[in-house]
Amino acid sequence: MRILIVDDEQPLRDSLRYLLEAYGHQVVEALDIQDARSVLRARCRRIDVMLLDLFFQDAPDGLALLEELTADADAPPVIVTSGTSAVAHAVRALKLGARDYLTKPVDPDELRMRLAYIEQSIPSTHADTRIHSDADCIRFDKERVLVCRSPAMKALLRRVEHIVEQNFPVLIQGETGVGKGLLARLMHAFSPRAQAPFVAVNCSAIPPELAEAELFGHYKGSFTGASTTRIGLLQQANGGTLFLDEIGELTPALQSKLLTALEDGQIRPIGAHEPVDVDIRLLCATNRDLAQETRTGTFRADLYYRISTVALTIPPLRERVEDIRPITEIIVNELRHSFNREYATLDPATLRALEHHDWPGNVRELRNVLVRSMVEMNGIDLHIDDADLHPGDNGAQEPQHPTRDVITDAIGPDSAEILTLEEIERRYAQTVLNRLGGNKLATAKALGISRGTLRRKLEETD
Ligand SMILES: Nc1ncnc2c1ncn2[C@@H]1O[C@H](COP(=O)(O)OP(=O)(O)OP(=O)(O)O)[C@@H](O)[C@H]1O
Repeated sequence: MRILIVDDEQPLRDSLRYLLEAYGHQVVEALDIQDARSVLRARCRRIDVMLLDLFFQDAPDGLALLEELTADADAPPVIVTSGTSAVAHAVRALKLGARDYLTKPVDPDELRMRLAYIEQSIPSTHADTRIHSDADCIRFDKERVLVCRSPAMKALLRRVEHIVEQNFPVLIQGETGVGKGLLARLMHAFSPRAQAPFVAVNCSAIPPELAEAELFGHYKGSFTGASTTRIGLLQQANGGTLFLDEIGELTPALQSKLLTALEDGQIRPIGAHEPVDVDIRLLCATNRDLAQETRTGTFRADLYYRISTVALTIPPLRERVEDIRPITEIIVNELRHSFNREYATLDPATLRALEHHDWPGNVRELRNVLVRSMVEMNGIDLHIDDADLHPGDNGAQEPQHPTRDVITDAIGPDSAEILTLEEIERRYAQTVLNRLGGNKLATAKALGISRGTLRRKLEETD
């Protein structure tokens, strides 16, 4: 990227230039705000990112420039660098449109990570069809980001890079919440099928008695209750990618029907007289040991060999500690916006605690912990410690469980009153709403319901 450094202190510019060039970027320097304005006006010298120092000795402060830039749709993203870690300044800079805020002296790893994040979000003039496995994170489908800072994830992504173009099935293995679904979406996004549908099916979520009709479709009247014709999920994925999550949950009958479909490139919807051609790339995921299950007879060996032409295993989060910090930053950044808490900051002790936890639920658990602490936070610091990460370890610590804490607030610690479910829901929603400063959108998100449902719940016994 071409990066503009705006700083009036030469030693600082020199050290940043040294770092950025070592990371392969081109550097342009500006000594003050005026200088920066003229570099930005010279559009032929495209600037991808600006590193802006907020305070200059002999010039108006950098906030003025930041304000001007927010009005300009073509302005580059700005990372503010400042000698002060005062939260008020960071908040002001972010409100004025800065993409990020770094305290000086700038931590090289931090800078590299933030730049990699921005780099992935820059719309490229040519469609980026390659996975850059050397980057620390990969942005795709506009809003999705896969962090791959650890050597283990980089090695995995290098393998992925070589197989996304191919058409053979891939089996993605790994513990729950480790990112199998995200990797499947990434593989589709970088495949030649990217413009065609990506159909994700969670095999454990479909009741077995409906699974055949869901997957393969049915014709009107083909069985009692089939009042319309339904196009099955395999056919919906035609031309694109079918992602079968938790494939180990398929019944033996469906395993057999799927195998036939893969071998023939055709499916037979229920009630159909003729088979229908389907062209799909199959990606499957499992957190079970399917190889072992073929030996015990629970999973068909022939189907297993068919779907595991290539098998990828995503390592658990505890084995790639380098990813924890960037994933946390990305999630917190997203939550800041959705919870309308732009000021929320992570304290260093929290980051250390997160890096030391063993994350049995992997990234999903990390996300849940961060959402809970965002809902519960008092003040500006998102503080998470061992007690929050192991809420059940010690009976005495249990009340610190955030959800339980909200329930206690909502219905009182020793309530002997019998409440209706509606009333409990109303009080719970009201308490979360109070804790989120009356922000209905953030409350609805925290509760996993729509704003309309929240409104109805709040009004139910009003
Ligand atoms: N490397 C990563 N970078 C950023 N976010 C990630 C990463 N891996 C997982 N996530 C996020 O973690 C959450 C869980 O990921 P995902 O659903 O893909 O896991 P999974 O392995 O498919 O889970 P399950 O086994 O329960 O189906 C999602 O919100 C996903 O975006």
